[in-house]
Amino acid sequence: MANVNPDLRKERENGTFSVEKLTNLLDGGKHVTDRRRHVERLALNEFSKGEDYNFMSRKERYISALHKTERALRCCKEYGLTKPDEVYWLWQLAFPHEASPIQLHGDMFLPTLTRQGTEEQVNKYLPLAEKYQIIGTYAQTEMGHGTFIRGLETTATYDPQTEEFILHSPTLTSLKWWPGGLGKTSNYAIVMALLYTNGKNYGMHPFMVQLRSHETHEPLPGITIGDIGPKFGFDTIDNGFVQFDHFRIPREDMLMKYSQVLKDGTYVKSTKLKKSSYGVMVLVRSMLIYYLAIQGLAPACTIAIRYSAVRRQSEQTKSQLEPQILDYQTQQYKLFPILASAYAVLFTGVKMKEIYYEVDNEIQQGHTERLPELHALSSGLKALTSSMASWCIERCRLACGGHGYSAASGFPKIYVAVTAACTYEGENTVMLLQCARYLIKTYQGASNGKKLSGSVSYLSDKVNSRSTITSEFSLKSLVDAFKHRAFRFQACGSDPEDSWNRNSVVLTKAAEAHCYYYMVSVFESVVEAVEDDAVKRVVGQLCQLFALFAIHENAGDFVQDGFISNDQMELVKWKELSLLSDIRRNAVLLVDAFDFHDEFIGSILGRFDGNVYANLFEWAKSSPLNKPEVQESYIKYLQPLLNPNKSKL
Ligand SMILES: CC(C)(COP(=O)(O)OP(=O)(O)OC[C@H]1O[C@@H](n2cnc3c(N)ncnc32)[C@H](O)[C@@H]1OP(=O)(O)O)[C@@H](O)C(=O)NCCC(=O)NCCSC(=O)/C=C/CC(=O)O
Ligand SMILES: Cc1cc2nc3c(=O)[nH]c(=O)nc-3n(C[C@H](O)[C@H](O)[C@H](O)COP(=O)(O)OP(=O)(O)OC[C@H]3O[C@@H](n4cnc5c(N)ncnc54)[C@H](O)[C@@H]3O)c2cc1C
Repeated sequence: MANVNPDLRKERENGTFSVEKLTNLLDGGKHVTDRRRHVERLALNEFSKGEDYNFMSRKERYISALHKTERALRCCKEYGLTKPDEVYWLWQLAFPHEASPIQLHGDMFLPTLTRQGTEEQVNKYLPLAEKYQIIGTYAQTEMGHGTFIRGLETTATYDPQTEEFILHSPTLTSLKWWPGGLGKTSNYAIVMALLYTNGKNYGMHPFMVQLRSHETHEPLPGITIGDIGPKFGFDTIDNGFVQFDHFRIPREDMLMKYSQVLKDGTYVKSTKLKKSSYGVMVLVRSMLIYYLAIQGLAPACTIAIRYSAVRRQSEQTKSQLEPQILDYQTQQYKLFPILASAYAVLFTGVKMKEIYYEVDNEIQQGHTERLPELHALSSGLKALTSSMASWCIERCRLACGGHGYSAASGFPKIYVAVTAACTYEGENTVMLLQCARYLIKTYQGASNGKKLSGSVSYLSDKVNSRSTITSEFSLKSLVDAFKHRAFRFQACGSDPEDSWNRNSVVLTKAAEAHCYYYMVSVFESVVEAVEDDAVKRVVGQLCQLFALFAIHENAGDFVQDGFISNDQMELVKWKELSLLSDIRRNAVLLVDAFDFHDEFIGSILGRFDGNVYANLFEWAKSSPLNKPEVQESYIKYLQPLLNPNKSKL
C-alpha cells in the first residue's frame, strides 16, 4: 500500500501468520469476509463523506442521524440487504459508534412484537413496522425505576364498558424515562405497564401504544412527550420521556401471546413461560457481547496498537533513534492483554449468539428448560464484558498520551457509546446477582446429586485440588484453573433467601468467576479448532495471555486454597511477561485482522496508513474555532482588557 508510515509497513512485513486467514476465522469463513467487504464497499460509497461528527452540535448530530437513517434504509432496499448481518455491516459504517434514532425499533420493538404478540397482532402491526410506517421503541424504564421491574408504576386499567385499557402515569416517578427514540422520533411504543382488571393487579405486561399522529407526528391527546436532554453520549438518539394522562387504547393492543384479558375483563394466563414479558432483554443481552468486542474492545486496541507502532518517544540508548513506544514492556503490558480480551469477548459473543438461537428455538417449540441458564449466562456475560470493555477503552486512551485525549483519537466516541452498556439492558451489578442467584440454586441441586449440563456442568464434576500448570502452560491446565476458581466460589455462596445482601459482594465475584471460566473455555475450544498452524499458534498465545493476565490480576483467588502454588504463580508471572515479547512481533497484524475501515474506527491515531501527524494537523486546522483568525468574542470581551485606551476610541 502506497504512502504507509514506514514503521507500520515494517510491522506488516515482519509477521508470522496470514492476516487474511485470521480475518476469515473472525468472520466465520472466507465467504462471509467476501460478502462483508462487498456490503461495506456499498456503504462507503454512500456514507464515507460528510461533516465531521466532532464539530457538530447535539441538534446537528440528531438531524444528521435522521438523514443517515433515511439513506441507510434506502440503501438496504436498493441493494436488497435483508439478512441481519448484512444490514448490520451497512449500518456500522453509516453510524460508526453512533446510535440511529430508530435503533430501538429493530433492537427491541420488533422482537417484542413478534415474540409477545398473537398471530393477529403480528399480522396487523409487523407489515407497517417493516415499512417504517410505524417506528417503535421499547418503553419500560421509568424515572423512578429501571432495575426493579416489579416496582414500575405506569398502570393499564381495563374498562369492560368500552373494552379499552386506560394507560396512566400516576406519579412523577412513573413517567417512562430513557427509552431510545421516544423523545422526537418514534410514533409507537411497546409500553410495559401494570395490568389491572376487575380490580386486581396482574403485574407487568406489554401494550402496543400509538404515541403520535400518523399525519402530523404531533403527540396524541393525553400524551406529554419529549427528549430527556443531553447525556454522557448517545447524542444522535433522542432518549425520551412520556407521561400518560388516562390515555385509552383498544383491548386488542395488549400483546396477548402469553396472557390475555377477555372482553369481560377476565384475565387468562396461557403459558408456564416464566417471566415471559422479560424475554426481549435476554435477546439483547445475548447479542450485546459480540458487539462489545467489535464496537469497543477491537477498535480501541486497533487505535492504540497502530499508534504505538508509529509513535516514537524518549531515549533508550544514547544517540539512537527514539524507540517505538510499542517496544516498551509497560506499553505491551497495557495493550496486549486488551488485545487478548478483544479476541476472547469476540469468540464468546459468537458462541452466545449460537446458544441464544438454540434456546429461542426450543422455547418456540414449548421447551423452556434451558431459559434459566440462558438468562443467567447472558446476564453475567453482559455485565462482565461491558465492564471489561469500558475499562479497556480507557486504558487504551491512557496508553496514547495527549493525542489519546483528543477527539481525533476516536476514543471519546467509542467510550461513551460502549460504557452505556454497563447500565442499559440491566445494570451490571444486578445482572451479576441474577447470574449468582442461578448458580447458587444450581450448585445446591448438584450437591444433592443432580447431574448438570451446559455452562454449569462443572458444578456436578469432580474438580482437581491442585493445578496442573507447568512451564508448558497447556490451555487445558489454564481452563482447569478457572474451573476450580468458579467451583470454589459457588461452593462458598449463600442461600438466595437468608443472607443475600450480606453476601452480595462475594456473589458478584462468584458470577464473574463463572463467566471467566466460560470465556476461557470458549477461547480454548476456538484455538483447538483452528487448522492453520501459524494462526493457531498466535491465537493460542492470545488465549494464554488472556488467562494468565486474569490469574495474575486475581492471584489471591488461585493461591488462597493452595490450588496454584507460589512456585506456579511465579511461573505464571514469568510466562505472562514473556508472552508480551512473543506477541509484539504480530501485534499490528493481530489488529489488522479485525479488518476495520478507517471510516468505522474514526481515529487519526488508528489510521491504517499510520500517517498520524500530517492528518492530525489538517484535522485541527479544520476546526470551526479556527475561523476567523480572531474571534469576535475576543474583540468584545478580552481586547478591552489588553488595550484599555483603545476601548475609549
Ligand atoms: C433484576 C430482575 C431480573 C428482577 O426481576 P424480578 O421480577 O424482581 O424477579 P425476581 O428477582 O423476583 O425473580 C427472579 C427470577 O426470575 C427469573 N428471571 C429474571 N429475569 C428473567 C429473564 N429475563 N428471563 C427469564 N427468567 C428471568 C430469574 O431467573 C429468577 O428465577 P428463579 O427461578 O430464581 O426464581 C429484573 O428486575 C430485571 O431484569 N431488571 C433489569 C431491567 C432491564 O434490564 N431493563 C432494560 C430496559 S431496556 C434498555 O435498557 C434498552 C437499552 C437500549 C438498547 O439496548 O439499545
Ligand atoms: C443509554 C441508555 C439507553 C437506555 N435505553 C432504554 C430503552 O430504550 N428502554 C428502556 O426501557 N430503558 C432504557 N434505559 C434504561 C436502563 O435500562 C436503566 O437505566 C437500567 O436498567 C438501570 O436501571 P436504573 O437506571 O433504575 O438504575 P438503578 O437500579 O437505580 O441503579 C443505581 C444503582 O443501584 C444499584 N442497585 C439497584 N438495584 C440493586 C440490587 N437489587 N442490588 C444491588 N444493587 C442494586 C445498581 O447496582 C446501581 O449501582 C437506557 C439507559 C441508558 C443509559
